[in-house]
Amino acid sequence: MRANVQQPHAPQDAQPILWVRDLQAHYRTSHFGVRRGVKAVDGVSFAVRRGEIYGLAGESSSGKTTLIKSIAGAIRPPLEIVGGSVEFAFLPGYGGLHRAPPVDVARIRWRHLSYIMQGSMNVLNPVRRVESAFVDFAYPHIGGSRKQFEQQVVAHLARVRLDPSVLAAFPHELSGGMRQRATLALATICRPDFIIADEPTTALDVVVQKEVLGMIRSIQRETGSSVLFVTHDMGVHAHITDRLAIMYAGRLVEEAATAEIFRNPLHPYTRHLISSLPRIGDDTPREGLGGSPPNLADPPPGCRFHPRCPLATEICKREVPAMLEADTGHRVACFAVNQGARA
Ligand SMILES: Nc1ncnc2c1ncn2[C@@H]1O[C@H](COP(=O)(O)OP(=O)(O)OP(=O)(O)O)[C@@H](O)[C@H]1O
Repeated sequence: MRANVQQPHAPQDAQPILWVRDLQAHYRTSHFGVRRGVKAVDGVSFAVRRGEIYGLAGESSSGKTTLIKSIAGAIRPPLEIVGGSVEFAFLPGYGGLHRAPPVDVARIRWRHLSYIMQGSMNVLNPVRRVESAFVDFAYPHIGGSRKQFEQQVVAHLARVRLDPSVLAAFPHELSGGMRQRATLALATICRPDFIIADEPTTALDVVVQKEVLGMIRSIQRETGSSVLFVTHDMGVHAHITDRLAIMYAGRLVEEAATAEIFRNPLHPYTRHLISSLPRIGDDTPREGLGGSPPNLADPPPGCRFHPRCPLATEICKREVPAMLEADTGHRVACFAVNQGARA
């Protein structure tokens, strides 16, 4: 697929709504008396602005889900936050949802922060009708009479082209695309400030995927919500995100406006991701990246990409490259790129 990159929609100078600062989230396990730590997220910093769709890309096991769990406050053993902080503008002062009192978390969920996950079954209870999810999650925030609430739900379902009859259905009675549109309606009906979208279209076929992406885009423009959109699929990022961060082995390696990442990728790993995208009419064989992603229980020292990097030098084996601004709004963590870059 040729990447048809969207022009950024969000204002470039909008204020942040989420700050992630030097976040470290590790899995600590113990098997047969041997303690093991997996450094799944290791020193990640970024900010998401109001009204933008911020993309997070990275291959399997790069730490995307762990990062989302940490941001959403879904911290259960063996996952631990061992350093850094996560702060939403609508819930300041705690350094992470996992540290906030449950009453405050309940207050912001769905109203300020909502989710669209890959398996819509995560949100839609398989043994309850779709209507009950709206009543349980959205009604406490929207209030009013049940009649008014129902009218609002029906009007909102129409935005995602769903018939009111889906409310009486059980999730398994709907197609995957209908379930995902119902989840999208649920996630947006309270007009939340922030939506976490984790591989929301990965399980859908290409036609339905395009339709759901278009709906996410148009509802997001209407509500002005910010979206953290996570997927390994660079084609999807090109289609929907305003800015994009690339994750490799638990760390961010590059961040810029999505159009800039596709036009001018700087990190050798990002270059590989972009150059391996198929292009219509281009039969040139794609060169694979040698080696395999590191084991995060025992990652290589220095830059975690150095064993696979064509530009690696001695310093890359010893020191961790900082994310520096190589150009305005374009950050990259690479010694080869960053000579003379700004902190
Ligand atoms: N419960 C767990 N216990 C120990 N290690 C874990 C656990 N869950 C994930 N990991 C490890 O953490 C690292 C990051 O995994 P994570 O699921 O966050 O990556 P991901 O980028 O979301 O991958 P995918 O796209 O396949 O979901 C991997 O090395 C993984 O093996």
